[in-house]
Amino acid sequence: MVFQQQNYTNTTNYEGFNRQDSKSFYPREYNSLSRICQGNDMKISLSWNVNAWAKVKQSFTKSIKSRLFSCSRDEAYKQLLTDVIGIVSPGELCAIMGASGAGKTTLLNILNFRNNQKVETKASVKINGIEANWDMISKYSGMGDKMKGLSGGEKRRLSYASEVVNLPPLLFCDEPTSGLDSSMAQSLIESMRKLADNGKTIICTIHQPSSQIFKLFDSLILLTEGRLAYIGPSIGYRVPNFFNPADHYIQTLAVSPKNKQIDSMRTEYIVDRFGKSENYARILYDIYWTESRPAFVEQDIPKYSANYLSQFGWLFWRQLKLDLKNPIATTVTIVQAIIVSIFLGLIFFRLDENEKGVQNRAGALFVIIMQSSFGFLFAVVNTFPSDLTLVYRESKNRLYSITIYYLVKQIAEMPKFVITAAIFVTISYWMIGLNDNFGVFFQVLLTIILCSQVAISCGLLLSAASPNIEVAIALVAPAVMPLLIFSGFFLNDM
Ligand SMILES: Nc1ncnc2c1ncn2[C@@H]1O[C@H](COP(=O)(O)OP(=O)(O)OP(=O)(O)O)[C@@H](O)[C@H]1O
Repeated sequence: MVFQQQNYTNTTNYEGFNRQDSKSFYPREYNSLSRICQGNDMKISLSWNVNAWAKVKQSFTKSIKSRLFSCSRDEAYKQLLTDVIGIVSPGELCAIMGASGAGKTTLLNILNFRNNQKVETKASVKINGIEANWDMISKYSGMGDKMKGLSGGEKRRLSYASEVVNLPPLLFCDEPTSGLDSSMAQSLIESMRKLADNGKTIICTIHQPSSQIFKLFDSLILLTEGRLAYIGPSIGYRVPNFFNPADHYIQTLAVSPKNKQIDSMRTEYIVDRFGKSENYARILYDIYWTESRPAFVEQDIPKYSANYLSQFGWLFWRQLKLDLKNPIATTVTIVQAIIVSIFLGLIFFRLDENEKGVQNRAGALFVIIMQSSFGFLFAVVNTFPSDLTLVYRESKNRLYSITIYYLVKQIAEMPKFVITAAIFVTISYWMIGLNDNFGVFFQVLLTIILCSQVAISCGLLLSAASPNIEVAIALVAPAVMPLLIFSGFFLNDM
């Protein structure tokens, strides 16, 4: 037998067995329930029992057959997870491991209610013995993502930092170390270790951790072909000399297409044997113990970790920094306004005060309005789609409210657009020679600035209603066209 279970017979008193080398794994009676919900320092025990299926594409004839003769569920569904039970306590750092395709990500997604809708589940996930739902999980947890895009290390660490900045009592991480070099991976898991030592409950999937990283974990869940091969302390099994334990477990549980039959027999044997083991019985007992004494789950944690004023302050600061880092966008807007206004001024230069001049004034005013409204509308229409992922993640992590984010966007961009509109109007107004009275000039200036603000709001509305930049830009024309058609139109009796 590849996995030799260590003998725990000296410590199998279920009322208070102990594991000397772990401060957090046993006994749950002391480390879990007694520490739950003390003040704001929320402690979470997560327990579960999960089955999951995915629809598999059938061949045409099979599909017709199953429709006609209502075949059993097994023929149309592949079982991804089978009776996977588990429990993770406060202060525990738990690794989910297994060969590729073993079901790690599927399990993690079901536990944090981010399940792919194509996967059907029959699952019970409980927080401190109370049936959990999406609201509860998102309130108490941080959910680390696989980061894509920029070069690995810093991006991934930033992602991790943004998830843990609020110190959620429950943290899910999907492959937090992949793409990191060994020293970065080590420091990331060490920081998780520290969080766990402060009472947080952390579950993560991990691929091929080094021996040093592996020993930072308290507990281990091993999956093979969607079934539970082991759950328990991370040092529960003997490993051959000079072997990395993680590599050994994964190799032992892997089912290769070449030796599918033999590998499957071996893994089934391991799973069956684990199902009859003392360790499995302990886990069942732990789950039973925790779930039969549901603990009060503190529901009234504040909606946001900072007050509205500081949310506003920090978001404003970030927006300013972003604008300063990217001065080209502002420069282009201002230079464009100068060029268009000079061009307009040259065409309509110093209009005469006669009949033609009146008609040309109407034309010039139309172009001024067009440029200072639709120009700005186009400038802001990509605002939200480009920020969507970041804003969604940050607001979900209770960093700030969407309303404050929107206000900041409006207010931080306002000076830029006010200055641009003012430059445009000043140059074109005096070149065209509309009216030499300064009072009239300021009235026109104020009107145009207000007009540009309305256009910006319309642009932001289109932007917020669009799932991506392409849709946002495509929506501008149908939204603007009716306004253009009605401009300068008077009803007969007016
Ligand atoms: N929506 C789905 N439809 C069909 N099969 C699916 C679906 N989602 C997952 N699977 C299958 O379920 C199994 C487990 O997938 P999962 O992504 O959980 O594995 P994993 O252990 O995380 O693998 P890896 O380490 O390669 O990321 C795989 O065989 C996968 O093909």
